[in-house]
Amino acid sequence: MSLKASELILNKDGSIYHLNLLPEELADTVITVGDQDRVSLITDHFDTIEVKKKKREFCIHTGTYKSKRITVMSTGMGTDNIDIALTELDALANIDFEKKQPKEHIKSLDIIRIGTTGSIREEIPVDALLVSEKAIGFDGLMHFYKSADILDKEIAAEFVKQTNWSADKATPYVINGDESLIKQMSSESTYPGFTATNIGFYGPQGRVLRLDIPDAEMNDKINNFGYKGNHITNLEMETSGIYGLSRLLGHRAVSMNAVLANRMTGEFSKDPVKLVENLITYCLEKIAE
Ligand SMILES: O=P(O)(O)O[C@H]1O[C@H](CO)[C@@H](O)[C@H]1O
Ligand SMILES: O=c1cc[nH]c(=O)[nH]1
Repeated sequence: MSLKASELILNKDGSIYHLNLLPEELADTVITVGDQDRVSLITDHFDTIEVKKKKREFCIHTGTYKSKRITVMSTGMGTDNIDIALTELDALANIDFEKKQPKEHIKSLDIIRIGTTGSIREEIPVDALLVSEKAIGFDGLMHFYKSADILDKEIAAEFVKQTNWSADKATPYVINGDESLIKQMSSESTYPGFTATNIGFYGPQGRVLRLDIPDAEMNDKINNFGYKGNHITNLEMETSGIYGLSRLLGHRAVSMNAVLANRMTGEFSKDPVKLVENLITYCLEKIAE
Protein backbone atom coordinates (compact mmCIF):
# COMPACT_ATOMS: atom_id res chain seq x y z
CA MET A 1 0.00 0.00 0.00
CA SER A 2 1.36 3.36 -0.94
CA LEU A 3 1.62 6.24 1.53
CA LYS A 4 -1.13 8.85 1.17
CA ALA A 5 -0.36 12.38 -0.04
CA SER A 6 -1.25 13.67 3.44
CA GLU A 7 1.45 11.45 5.08
CA LEU A 8 4.40 11.45 2.69
CA ILE A 9 4.20 15.06 1.54
CA LEU A 10 6.16 16.01 -1.57
CA ASN A 11 6.60 19.42 -3.18
CA LYS A 12 5.86 20.00 -6.89
CA ASP A 13 9.49 19.33 -7.84
CA GLY A 14 9.40 15.97 -6.02
CA SER A 15 11.34 17.20 -2.99
CA ILE A 16 10.33 16.35 0.58
CA TYR A 17 7.93 18.82 2.23
CA HIS A 18 9.98 20.74 4.84
CA LEU A 19 13.59 19.98 3.89
CA ASN A 20 12.96 20.80 0.21
CA LEU A 21 15.52 18.18 -0.78
CA LEU A 22 15.47 15.46 -3.47
CA PRO A 23 16.66 11.96 -2.53
CA GLU A 24 19.76 12.20 -4.76
CA GLU A 25 20.79 15.46 -3.03
CA LEU A 26 21.33 13.74 0.34
CA ALA A 27 24.74 12.31 1.30
CA ASP A 28 25.12 9.24 3.52
CA THR A 29 26.92 11.35 6.13
CA VAL A 30 24.83 14.18 7.58
CA ILE A 31 25.96 16.95 9.93
CA THR A 32 23.14 18.68 11.81
CA VAL A 33 23.42 22.06 13.53
CA GLY A 34 20.84 24.23 15.27
CA ASP A 35 21.87 27.53 13.72
CA GLN A 36 21.32 28.21 9.98
CA ASP A 37 24.45 30.37 9.83
CA ARG A 38 26.58 27.47 11.10
CA VAL A 39 25.90 25.55 7.87
CA SER A 40 28.13 27.78 5.74
CA LEU A 41 30.69 28.02 8.56
CA ILE A 42 31.06 24.27 7.99
CA THR A 43 30.79 24.14 4.20
CA ASP A 44 33.28 27.03 3.86
CA HIS A 45 35.80 24.26 4.62
CA PHE A 46 34.45 22.04 1.79
CA ASP A 47 36.27 21.41 -1.50
CA THR A 48 33.00 21.37 -3.47
CA ILE A 49 29.36 22.27 -2.90
CA GLU A 50 26.79 20.68 -5.22
CA VAL A 51 23.49 21.64 -3.52
CA LYS A 52 22.27 24.65 -1.53
CA LYS A 53 18.65 24.64 -0.36
CA LYS A 54 16.71 26.59 2.25
CA LYS A 55 13.16 26.45 3.60
CA ARG A 56 12.06 27.77 7.00
CA GLU A 57 14.80 26.87 9.55
CA PHE A 58 16.22 24.14 7.32
CA CYS A 59 19.27 25.39 5.43
CA ILE A 60 20.98 22.49 3.64
CA HIS A 61 24.25 22.18 1.71
CA THR A 62 25.66 18.99 0.20
CA GLY A 63 29.27 18.84 -0.93
CA THR A 64 32.59 17.16 -0.34
CA TYR A 65 35.27 17.52 2.30
CA LYS A 66 38.51 15.64 1.55
CA SER A 67 36.55 13.56 -1.02
CA LYS A 68 33.87 12.58 1.50
CA ARG A 69 30.34 13.53 0.44
CA ILE A 70 28.55 15.22 3.35
CA THR A 71 25.18 16.94 3.78
CA VAL A 72 25.13 19.76 6.34
CA MET A 73 21.71 20.92 7.55
CA SER A 74 20.33 23.26 10.18
CA THR A 75 17.45 21.97 12.26
CA GLY A 76 16.52 25.07 14.23
CA MET A 77 16.13 24.65 17.97
CA GLY A 78 14.33 21.87 19.83
CA THR A 79 13.22 18.27 19.44
CA ASP A 80 9.98 19.31 17.73
CA ASN A 81 12.13 20.33 14.76
CA ILE A 82 14.20 17.17 15.16
CA ASP A 83 11.05 15.08 14.62
CA ILE A 84 10.64 16.71 11.20
CA ALA A 85 14.34 16.75 10.33
CA LEU A 86 15.07 13.11 11.16
CA THR A 87 11.82 11.72 9.70
CA GLU A 88 12.35 13.55 6.41
CA LEU A 89 16.06 12.62 6.25
CA ASP A 90 15.03 8.98 6.66
CA ALA A 91 12.28 9.35 4.03
CA LEU A 92 14.85 10.73 1.56
CA ALA A 93 17.11 7.74 2.21
CA ASN A 94 14.61 4.94 2.65
CA ILE A 95 11.30 5.69 0.92
CA ASP A 96 10.77 5.25 -2.81
CA PHE A 97 9.15 8.58 -3.81
CA GLU A 98 7.76 7.07 -7.05
CA LYS A 99 6.12 4.04 -5.46
CA LYS A 100 5.52 5.96 -2.20
CA GLN A 101 6.63 2.91 -0.22
CA PRO A 102 9.61 2.05 2.00
CA LYS A 103 12.48 0.67 -0.09
CA GLU A 104 13.44 -2.99 0.18
CA HIS A 105 17.02 -2.15 1.04
CA ILE A 106 17.12 0.19 4.06
CA LYS A 107 20.14 2.52 4.23
CA SER A 108 21.82 3.60 7.46
CA LEU A 109 22.97 7.24 7.59
CA ASP A 110 25.73 8.62 9.82
CA ILE A 111 24.29 11.64 11.65
CA ILE A 112 26.66 13.96 13.51
CA ARG A 113 25.26 16.89 15.46
CA ILE A 114 27.62 19.86 15.90
CA GLY A 115 25.92 21.87 18.63
CA THR A 116 26.37 24.15 21.61
CA THR A 117 25.57 23.39 25.22
CA GLY A 118 25.72 24.47 28.86
CA SER A 119 27.79 22.34 31.25
CA ILE A 120 26.37 21.62 34.71
CA ARG A 121 29.63 20.21 36.07
CA GLU A 122 32.44 22.39 37.39
CA GLU A 123 34.98 19.91 36.01
CA ILE A 124 33.67 20.40 32.43
CA PRO A 125 34.71 24.01 31.79
CA VAL A 126 33.58 26.61 29.32
CA ASP A 127 35.26 26.10 25.91
CA ALA A 128 35.48 22.31 26.37
CA LEU A 129 34.36 19.90 23.61
CA LEU A 130 31.97 17.18 24.77
CA VAL A 131 30.77 13.96 23.11
CA SER A 132 27.30 12.85 24.29
CA GLU A 133 27.44 9.14 25.01
CA LYS A 134 23.90 9.10 26.39
CA ALA A 135 20.98 11.48 26.49
CA ILE A 136 18.06 11.96 28.83
CA GLY A 137 15.10 13.61 27.14
CA PHE A 138 12.73 15.85 29.08
CA ASP A 139 10.90 16.62 25.83
CA GLY A 140 8.60 13.56 25.62
CA LEU A 141 9.16 13.04 21.86
CA MET A 142 10.01 9.35 22.05
CA HIS A 143 6.75 8.58 23.89
CA PHE A 144 4.91 9.37 20.64
CA TYR A 145 6.70 6.42 18.95
CA LYS A 146 6.87 2.69 19.80
CA SER A 147 10.20 3.11 21.50
CA ALA A 148 10.02 1.06 24.72
CA ASP A 149 12.56 -1.49 23.43
CA ILE A 150 15.33 1.03 22.77
CA LEU A 151 15.05 3.13 25.95
CA ASP A 152 16.98 2.60 29.21
CA LYS A 153 14.01 2.48 31.57
CA GLU A 154 16.13 1.68 34.62
CA ILE A 155 18.13 4.92 34.53
CA ALA A 156 15.02 6.97 33.68
CA ALA A 157 13.03 5.50 36.60
CA GLU A 158 15.93 6.11 38.99
CA PHE A 159 16.22 9.71 37.74
CA VAL A 160 12.51 10.32 38.38
CA LYS A 161 12.89 8.85 41.89
CA GLN A 162 16.06 10.73 42.88
CA THR A 163 14.90 14.11 41.57
CA ASN A 164 11.24 13.71 42.55
CA TRP A 165 10.50 14.73 38.93
CA SER A 166 7.03 16.28 38.64
CA ALA A 167 4.39 14.21 36.79
CA ASP A 168 3.23 17.50 35.22
CA LYS A 169 6.35 17.32 33.03
CA ALA A 170 6.93 14.67 30.33
CA THR A 171 8.37 11.40 31.65
CA PRO A 172 12.14 11.49 31.07
CA TYR A 173 13.57 8.90 28.67
CA VAL A 174 17.17 7.71 28.35
CA ILE A 175 18.81 6.69 25.08
CA ASN A 176 22.37 5.92 23.94
CA GLY A 177 24.24 7.39 20.99
CA ASP A 178 25.91 5.08 18.49
CA GLU A 179 28.87 3.39 20.18
CA SER A 180 31.08 3.14 17.08
CA LEU A 181 30.52 6.78 16.01
CA ILE A 182 31.12 7.96 19.58
CA LYS A 183 34.44 6.08 19.55
CA GLN A 184 35.38 7.57 16.17
CA MET A 185 34.59 11.15 17.29
CA SER A 186 36.15 10.97 20.79
CA SER A 187 39.76 11.74 21.69
CA GLU A 188 41.90 13.16 24.48
CA SER A 189 40.53 16.57 23.44
CA THR A 190 36.92 15.66 24.31
CA TYR A 191 34.93 15.01 27.48
CA PRO A 192 32.46 12.11 27.56
CA GLY A 193 28.96 13.33 28.41
CA PHE A 194 25.46 12.30 29.51
CA THR A 195 23.37 15.06 27.96
CA ALA A 196 20.03 16.33 29.22
CA THR A 197 17.80 17.58 26.41
CA ASN A 198 15.24 20.19 27.44
CA ILE A 199 12.22 21.67 25.67
CA GLY A 200 13.42 25.23 26.18
CA PHE A 201 16.41 27.41 27.06
CA TYR A 202 15.08 29.45 30.01
CA GLY A 203 12.60 27.86 32.49
CA PRO A 204 13.21 24.30 31.22
CA GLN A 205 16.96 24.80 31.86
CA GLY A 206 16.37 26.50 35.22
CA ARG A 207 17.13 30.05 34.01
CA VAL A 208 15.17 32.75 35.80
CA LEU A 209 14.97 36.26 34.33
CA ARG A 210 11.50 37.56 35.31
CA LEU A 211 9.47 34.33 35.61
CA ASP A 212 9.67 32.05 38.63
CA ILE A 213 10.03 28.29 38.13
CA PRO A 214 8.24 25.72 40.32
CA ASP A 215 11.42 23.87 41.32
CA ALA A 216 14.32 26.24 41.97
CA GLU A 217 16.50 23.24 42.91
CA MET A 218 15.93 21.49 39.55
CA ASN A 219 19.45 21.98 38.15
CA ASP A 220 21.03 20.99 41.48
CA LYS A 221 18.92 17.82 41.54
CA ILE A 222 19.92 17.03 37.95
CA ASN A 223 23.54 17.68 38.91
CA ASN A 224 23.34 15.49 42.05
CA PHE A 225 21.71 12.57 40.21
CA GLY A 226 23.93 9.51 40.05
CA TYR A 227 23.23 5.90 39.15
CA LYS A 228 25.74 3.14 38.37
CA GLY A 229 28.37 5.71 37.43
CA ASN A 230 26.02 7.79 35.25
CA HIS A 231 26.05 11.53 35.98
CA ILE A 232 24.39 14.17 33.83
CA THR A 233 26.92 16.60 32.39
CA ASN A 234 25.24 19.20 30.19
CA LEU A 235 22.00 20.79 28.97
CA GLU A 236 20.89 21.47 25.40
CA MET A 237 17.80 21.00 23.22
CA GLU A 238 18.15 18.32 20.47
CA THR A 239 20.31 15.29 21.34
CA SER A 240 17.68 12.96 22.90
CA GLY A 241 15.42 13.29 19.85
CA ILE A 242 18.29 12.69 17.43
CA TYR A 243 19.47 9.61 19.37
CA GLY A 244 15.96 8.20 19.79
CA LEU A 245 14.77 8.61 16.20
CA SER A 246 18.13 7.55 14.74
CA ARG A 247 18.08 4.34 16.74
CA LEU A 248 14.46 3.55 15.82
CA LEU A 249 15.11 4.22 12.13
CA GLY A 250 18.43 2.33 12.05
CA HIS A 251 20.84 5.27 11.66
CA ARG A 252 24.09 5.91 13.57
CA ALA A 253 24.15 9.17 15.52
CA VAL A 254 26.56 11.12 17.69
CA SER A 255 26.14 14.54 19.28
CA MET A 256 29.19 16.80 19.56
CA ASN A 257 28.91 19.81 21.84
CA ALA A 258 30.85 23.06 22.28
CA VAL A 259 30.51 24.07 25.94
CA LEU A 260 29.43 27.73 25.74
CA ALA A 261 28.26 28.14 29.33
CA ASN A 262 29.01 26.67 32.74
CA ARG A 263 25.83 26.88 34.80
CA MET A 264 27.60 26.01 38.05
CA THR A 265 30.26 28.73 37.85
CA GLY A 266 28.01 31.19 35.98
CA GLU A 267 30.59 31.66 33.19
CA PHE A 268 29.95 32.08 29.44
CA SER A 269 32.61 31.61 26.73
CA LYS A 270 34.55 34.80 25.97
CA ASP A 271 34.91 33.76 22.32
CA PRO A 272 31.94 31.60 21.25
CA VAL A 273 32.73 32.04 17.54
CA LYS A 274 36.22 30.60 17.96
CA LEU A 275 34.88 27.78 20.16
CA VAL A 276 32.33 26.69 17.56
CA GLU A 277 35.00 26.93 14.83
CA ASN A 278 37.24 24.66 16.96
CA LEU A 279 34.47 22.09 17.21
CA ILE A 280 33.78 22.30 13.47
CA THR A 281 37.41 21.72 12.46
CA TYR A 282 37.77 18.95 15.05
CA CYS A 283 34.66 17.17 13.73
CA LEU A 284 35.52 17.54 10.05
CA GLU A 285 38.94 15.99 10.62
CA LYS A 286 37.43 13.10 12.58
CA ILE A 287 34.69 12.52 9.96
CA ALA A 288 37.26 12.49 7.13
CA GLU A 289 39.65 10.08 8.94
O1 LIG B 1 23.77 25.74 18.99
P1 LIG B 1 22.64 24.78 18.72
O2 LIG B 1 23.03 23.68 17.81
O3 LIG B 1 21.39 25.47 18.28
O4 LIG B 1 22.32 24.09 20.14
C1 LIG B 1 21.98 24.75 21.35
O5 LIG B 1 21.75 26.13 21.24
C2 LIG B 1 20.34 26.43 21.18
C3 LIG B 1 19.97 27.34 22.32
O6 LIG B 1 20.73 28.51 22.31
C4 LIG B 1 19.63 25.08 21.26
O7 LIG B 1 19.33 24.62 19.97
C5 LIG B 1 20.67 24.22 21.94
O8 LIG B 1 20.54 22.84 21.78
O1 LIG C 1 23.21 26.79 28.35
C1 LIG C 1 23.05 26.47 27.18
C2 LIG C 1 23.98 26.82 26.15
C3 LIG C 1 23.72 26.44 24.86
N1 LIG C 1 22.59 25.76 24.59
C4 LIG C 1 21.69 25.42 25.55
O2 LIG C 1 20.64 24.83 25.25
N2 LIG C 1 21.95 25.79 26.81
